[in-house]
Amino acid sequence: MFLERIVRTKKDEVQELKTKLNVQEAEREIAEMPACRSLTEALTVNKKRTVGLIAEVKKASPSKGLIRERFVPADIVRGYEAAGADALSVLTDRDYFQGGNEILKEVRTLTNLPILRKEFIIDELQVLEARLIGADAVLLIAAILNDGQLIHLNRSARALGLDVLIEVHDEAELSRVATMDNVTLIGINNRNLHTFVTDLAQTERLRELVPAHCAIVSESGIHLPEHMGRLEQMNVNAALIGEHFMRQDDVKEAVEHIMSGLSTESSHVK
Ligand SMILES: O=C(O)c1ccccc1NCC(=O)[C@H](O)[C@H](O)COP(=O)(O)O
Repeated sequence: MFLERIVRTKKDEVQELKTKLNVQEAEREIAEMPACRSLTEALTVNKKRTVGLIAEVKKASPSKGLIRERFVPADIVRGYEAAGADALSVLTDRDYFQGGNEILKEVRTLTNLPILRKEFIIDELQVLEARLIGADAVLLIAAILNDGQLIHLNRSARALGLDVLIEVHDEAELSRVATMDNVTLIGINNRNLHTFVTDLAQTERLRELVPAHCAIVSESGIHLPEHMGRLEQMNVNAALIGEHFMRQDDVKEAVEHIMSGLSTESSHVK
C-alpha cells in the first residue's frame, strides 16, 4: 500500500529529527508560546455554517501531482479567511505533497484560525514539532498506527495543548477509535487508499457508527455544492477540502460556490 511507502519515509525523517530537536529546549520554548486554538470548538459551537469548513493549503498530491502552480500561501489564506473558513489544514510533507514546515510557519503569521498540521505522524517528536511550528491540531491516521501508538500520540498531543483529529477509512479502524478515551474529532476519509478513488458514500456509511460525543469531519473528494448538501443531510460537523480549492484561481469564490449547496448559510458574515 502507498501509505507504507510514506511511513518508511517518515521513519527516516524521525531519525533526522532526533538529531536536530532538543526536547528540553523545545518544551521550554513551548511553555512561552500562546495557547492553541481549539479545532473542535471551531467546528462545533463556533462553526460559521451548518457544515463547517477546514480549508486545505495543498500544493501537490501523490494521486494528482502538482495541483497549484502559482502557490502563494498568503493569497490562499486571505481568500479562505474572507470566505469564512472555520479552520485551515496545511500539508507539511515535502516528498509526496510538496508541503513544508516553513509553509505552516508562514500561515501561522497570517491567520488566527486554528491550523491543523496535515502530516503522517508516527512519533511524538513530530507532535512536538507540530506545536513548535505553530499548529493548533494534529492529524493521527488510524491506518498507520496501532492502538497503543494512537493512544500515546493522542495523549502526547493533548499534553502540549494540541487538538487531535483522528482519521479512519473503514469500520474496523472506526471501531478501534470509537472506544478510546479523549477522542473529540473523527475524520472519515472518503479516499480509498488502494485506488485513490473518493466516494462520499464512505462518510454516509461510517458516520452512523461514530459515537455521539465525537464531531465528524468528512475528508477528501468534496468538490461540488451538491456534496455539501449531502454532508448537511448526513449531519456531519465539517468538510475538509483541498484539491478543488487549489485548482481555482479565486479560492474565496470557490469556497462560496461550494457552500451554496447548503440549505442555509447560517451565521457567516460576508
Ligand atoms: O491527496 C492524496 O492524493 C492523498 C493520497 C494518499 C494519502 C492521503 C492523501 N491526501 C491527504 C488528505 O487527506 C487530503 O489532502 C484531504 O482530505 C483533502 O482532500 P481533497 O479535497 O481531495 O484534496
